[in-house]
Amino acid sequence: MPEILFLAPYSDIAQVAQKVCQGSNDVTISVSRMDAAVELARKAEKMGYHVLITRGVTFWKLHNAGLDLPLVEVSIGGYDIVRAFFEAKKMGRRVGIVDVEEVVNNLDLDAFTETVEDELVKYICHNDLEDISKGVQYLREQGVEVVMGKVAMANEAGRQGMKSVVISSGMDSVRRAIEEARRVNFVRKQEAKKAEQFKAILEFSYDGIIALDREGKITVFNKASETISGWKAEDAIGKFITHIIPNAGCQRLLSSGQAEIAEFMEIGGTKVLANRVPILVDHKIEGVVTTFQQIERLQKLEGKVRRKLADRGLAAKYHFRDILGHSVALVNAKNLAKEYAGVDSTVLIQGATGSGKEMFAHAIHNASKRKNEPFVAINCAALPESLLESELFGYVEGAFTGARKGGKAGVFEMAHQGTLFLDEVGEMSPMLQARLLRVIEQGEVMRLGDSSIIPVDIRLIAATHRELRKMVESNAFREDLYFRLNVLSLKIPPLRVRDKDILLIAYRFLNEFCSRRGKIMGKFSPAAEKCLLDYAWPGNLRELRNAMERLAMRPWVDEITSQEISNVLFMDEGAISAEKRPATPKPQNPDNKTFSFAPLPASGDKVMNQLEKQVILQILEEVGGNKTEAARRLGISRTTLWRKLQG
Ligand SMILES: Nc1ncnc2c1ncn2[C@@H]1O[C@H](COP(=O)(O)OP(=O)(O)OP(=O)(O)O)[C@@H](O)[C@H]1O
Repeated sequence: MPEILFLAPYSDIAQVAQKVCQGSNDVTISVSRMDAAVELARKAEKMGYHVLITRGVTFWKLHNAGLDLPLVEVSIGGYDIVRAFFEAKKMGRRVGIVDVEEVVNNLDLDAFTETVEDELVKYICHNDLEDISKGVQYLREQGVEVVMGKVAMANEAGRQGMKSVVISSGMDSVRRAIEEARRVNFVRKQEAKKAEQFKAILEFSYDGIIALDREGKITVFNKASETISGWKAEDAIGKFITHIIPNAGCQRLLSSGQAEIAEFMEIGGTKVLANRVPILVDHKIEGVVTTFQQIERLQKLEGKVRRKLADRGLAAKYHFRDILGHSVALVNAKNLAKEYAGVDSTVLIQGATGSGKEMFAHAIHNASKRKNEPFVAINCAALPESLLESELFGYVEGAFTGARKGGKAGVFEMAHQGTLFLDEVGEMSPMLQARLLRVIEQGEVMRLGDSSIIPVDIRLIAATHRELRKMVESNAFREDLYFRLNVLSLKIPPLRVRDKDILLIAYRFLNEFCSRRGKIMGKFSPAAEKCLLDYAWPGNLRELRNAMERLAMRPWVDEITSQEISNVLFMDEGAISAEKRPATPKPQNPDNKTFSFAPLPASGDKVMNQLEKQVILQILEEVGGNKTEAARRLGISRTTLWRKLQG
C-alpha cells in the first residue's frame, strides 16, 4: 500500500506529480484543496498513510489542522517564478506578485528583474485571505495589471477584476517534494523502529525506570515501576515525582546534576537500590533518569550466579560460620583469618593434613571484597609438573602435542579479580616455583607457547602441610618465593591440641550423617568420649569426619561404646591389624602450645602415607575400583585420592 499521499490543490500539479511518480507505487495522488484536503488528510491518517505532500494555502490549512502525519510542502522554485512572469508579461505590461515571504524574499526576485531589466511589484502576505485581499488591492493601486501568486491569490485577483497567473510548481519542485517525503518516511520508520526497541527495553526491564523532565515531572514510567510503586503509568505520567514517590530523591539532582549510584531506599514497602543520573544536554540539566532494582531480586540473581560459578568449581563453598570449634587455638586462627579477609595481601596457610586449610581459604575469600568474583583452587601435588604448568598458566593452540583447539586459560586467568588458592604449594618443582614467582612479581601471565602478556588481578592464598621454612633452609623451596607467599601467615592448629573441639565437632558430624540416614543420633559413652579425646587424630578433622560417617553406618543400641570408636578408627588406619588395638595415644601436651605431630606408632610421615595408601586400596577393592566412590567414602577429593596413591 502507498504510504505517501500527494494532495494536489489543482489538476496541473497532479499531472506533474503523476509524471514524476511514473514507475513507482509508493505515492497516491489526489486532487483536493483547502478544507476538503484537511478532511481527506484525516482519513489518510486512519488508513495508514505515513507522509502528506501538498502546497500553497492548503499546506497551511493542513499545518494548522493538528494532524499527526508529517507534512512536506511543494515549494516554489526560481524556474516556477520565471515561467509565471513571462506568461504574465504576455497578458499585461505591469506585473506584480502577492505571496508569502519565502517566495517573495528568498528567491532573490530583484536579481531576476534586474537581469531581464523589468519590474515586479511585490507584496508579502500571510497565508490568510484577508491579507491576500489587501495585497491584491495594493498591487492594483500600484498600477499592476497582472497578479502572480498561488491559487488563492489568483482567485482574489479575479474577484478584484484583475488578470492573474498561478505560479505553478514545475517538475523540479514536485520531484524535490516527493524525494523529501520519501526521506521523511524512511527516517520516520527508523525512528518508529527505535521507539519500539526503546519501548520493549522499558517494558521488559526488571528494573523500574522513571524519567523526569527538567521540572521534575514524570515522562517515562515503565511496567516495573508500576509493580514497585503500585502506581499506574497513565496516572503517574505528567505528575511531579514528589507526588508519586515522595522519597525518590530526584529533585536534588535537578539542581546538583550529580549522579547517585546504588543508594538503598524503600518504595511502597519494597527495598530497592536506586540509581539516579541527570540528563545533560549542552551541559544543561534537561531531566533525570532513575532506575530501581529490587534488592530481593538482586539477591536471588546473586545466588544464581554463585550457583553457576559453583557448578564450574569457581566458587568458594565455606564461610567462617562453617568452621566449627570453640578452642582458643581455633578461635585465634579464625580471628586472624577474618582480619586477613579485610586486606588483599597474599596469605600462606600452614597446617597438618585435614586440619581445615582449604576451608579457611574459602572463608577468607567469602569474607573479602572479592567474594562475588571467582575462587579457583588448584592442588599442586595432584598433577605432574608439565600438566600443572599448563593448568597454572594456560596455553595457546598448538603449544604442545595434545594442546586443546583454541588453547586454554590457566587458573591465574580464571581467577582474575578473584582469589587463587594454591594448595600444597610446597610440592611445586623448582621450575614452577620460578615461574610462579615471576607471575606474582609482575602481576601478569604468559600462556605456554604465547608471547603476549595477560595482566591478572588476583589475591593469592597458598597452603601447605609442610614446614616451608625448613624447606627453604634445605634449598627445597625458593626463599624469595617463600617471602612472597608468606606475607600474611596463618597456622591452623591440629585437632589434637583442640580438646575442647573434639567432642563438639564429633557430635556435629555424627548428627549430620545420622540425619542424612534418618537415624537418631546416639550418645558417646564416657569411655568412648575418652577414646576420642585420647586419640592423636593424625588425619585431623577429615579423619574425624570420616570416622563419624562410618560410625553412622553401624548399628548401635543407645550408647556408642569405646569399642565402636576403636572399630571406626582402626579402619581409618588401614585396617592393617585384625586384632583390636587401643586408639593411637596422644602425646603429652600440657600447655597446648606446640602444634607438632605426635609420633606415630611406627614413626614418621612415610608410615602414615603407607597406612593411608593401604586404606585407600582396601576401599578401592570394596567399591570395585571406582575411584569416585572410594573418594566419596573416604571423604576426600579424587585428586587427593590420586595424590595419596602416588605418595
Ligand atoms: N573447623 C572445621 N569445622 C568443620 N569441618 C572441618 C573443619 N576443619 C576441617 N573440616 C573438615 O575436614 C575436611 C578437610 O578440610 P580441608 O580440606 O579444609 O583441610 P586441609 O587442611 O586443606 O587438608 P589437606 O591438607 O589434606 O588438603 C573438610 O572437608 C571439612 O569437612
